[in-house]
Amino acid sequence: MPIPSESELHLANLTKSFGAVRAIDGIDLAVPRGSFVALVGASGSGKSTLLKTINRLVAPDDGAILFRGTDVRSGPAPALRRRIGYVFQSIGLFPHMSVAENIGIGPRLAGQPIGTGRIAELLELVELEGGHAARMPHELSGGQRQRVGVARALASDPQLLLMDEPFGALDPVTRDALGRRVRELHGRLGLTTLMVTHDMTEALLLAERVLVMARGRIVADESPRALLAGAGGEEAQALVAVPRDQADAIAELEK
Ligand SMILES: Nc1ncnc2c1ncn2[C@@H]1O[C@H](COP(=O)(O)OP(=O)(O)OP(=O)(O)O)[C@@H](O)[C@H]1O
Repeated sequence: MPIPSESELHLANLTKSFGAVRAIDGIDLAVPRGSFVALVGASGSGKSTLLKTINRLVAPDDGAILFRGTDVRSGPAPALRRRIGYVFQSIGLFPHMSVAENIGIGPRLAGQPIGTGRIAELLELVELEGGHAARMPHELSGGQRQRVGVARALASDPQLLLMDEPFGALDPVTRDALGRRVRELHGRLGLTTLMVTHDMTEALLLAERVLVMARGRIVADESPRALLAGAGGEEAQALVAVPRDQADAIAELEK
């Protein structure tokens, strides 16, 4: 596959097995700079593994990943990870560190600690009051912790943002607000974003491109509009049917 010059990220024949399980099965993917891509699909379809290969938390068995034209394996992993913000599925804040220390951990480990001014700026980006900087993670709500997770991912001024089910444990109102905020930051900071989500509604509303994964492969790659118009095949349409049927059921109640 020719490599489009404007690709932020390019995956070629990416393959990863865990024993007999083929978690990633020969994936080819080009992600243009600035795009917001959602990855959806059943549990175990390979979404998290795909994200983890990009920042080298998982080493593929075969294939290559180019980030801005350079193989991600070509330099030290910490340098790569400073250019890639990662929001983990389970938040993953360090419980014994304050919010400020959690946010600044990446730059500090890289020998370039950030100051209180930058921490305040990052808190403001994710709409948390400056007073939260001194708190410990257990003193925050789940939504606040997740905002800290996003602030931490942004602390090194990344070019690429990887989010693994970032809003999964949140109530629907908080989830919606934080999703919109991340979408706005994506545009404002000029990021390229890949977000794993189980929620097709969230994928359709936040992303401009939706990839459906099944059995380690991308079985559909469509815009939200095309998906809603019936494109993408059986597996994609089964996922789109869920929010559509719910919307229909609610419309019925309103009659
Ligand atoms: N470290 C590992 N060791 C062994 N098997 C693994 C490992 N990581 C993932 N797998 C397996 O690889 C497959 C893909 O897992 P992955 O976590 O990528 O799926 P997923 O689509 O992200 O699932 P979920 O939506 O439940 O998070 C699964 O069968 C999983 O059990």
